[in-house]
Amino acid sequence: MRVEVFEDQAALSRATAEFVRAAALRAVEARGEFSLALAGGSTPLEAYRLMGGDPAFPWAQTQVFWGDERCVPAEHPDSNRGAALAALGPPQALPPDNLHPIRGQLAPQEAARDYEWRLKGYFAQQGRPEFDLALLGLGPDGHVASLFPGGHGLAQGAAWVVPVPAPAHLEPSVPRVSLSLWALNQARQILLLVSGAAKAPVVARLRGGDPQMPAARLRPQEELLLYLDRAAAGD
Ligand SMILES: O=C1O[C@H](COP(=O)(O)O)[C@@H](O)[C@H](O)[C@H]1O
Repeated sequence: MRVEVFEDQAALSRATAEFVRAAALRAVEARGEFSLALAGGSTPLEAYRLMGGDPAFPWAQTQVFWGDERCVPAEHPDSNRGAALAALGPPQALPPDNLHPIRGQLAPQEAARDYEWRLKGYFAQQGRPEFDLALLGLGPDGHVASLFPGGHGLAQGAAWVVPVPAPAHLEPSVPRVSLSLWALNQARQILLLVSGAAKAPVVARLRGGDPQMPAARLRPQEELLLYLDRAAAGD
């Protein structure tokens, strides 16, 4: 795992937006297209704002997916899809057909089946969800996407996407839909973003390799990066 520490959340967001743009340009040059799985939650939103306003970002060649969703309508303040799209801004250069949201308005089982079916269509040639890049946040309990410690989606199995019952230990306590750990690990690169002093204890556990934490079990195909601000790094 490559770790980089930035001065503050603003610097972390700038570095993230630059990293994603570079990954996108590389993928487009190599394969003609860039497949990106977005993180939910609040940490990546400033980076999304920067990416959305970046004239050099190859949006027309970018296919946008999500790592997880809360089962609420897209207009709900807890919707990962709604928050990310609001931050990216009007999708000037992003054709609507390039958006592949998890349909959080559906019941979890149905939304998981629907998303897995669409992913299997998009990645039909590869036979696995080989995202060029998956962005992830880190929860205070070590969860990534909606994969909670000891919860659904962690076992080695056939599912690409899993329905997840509402977590009782954190907000928003609503059912979720998530890529499985196996599916996340098919990505070429994973960039894990963590900001703020409240996350310093969980970051320390992650860096210590605590196997109880889903985040400690990320093994993408090419590279795992951890971007922290100084507060999250415990500096
Ligand atoms: O519930 C979730 O939490 C994590 C972490 O969110 P953050 O607000 O602390 O950055 C997020 O990565 C995940 O997508 C989301 O559903």
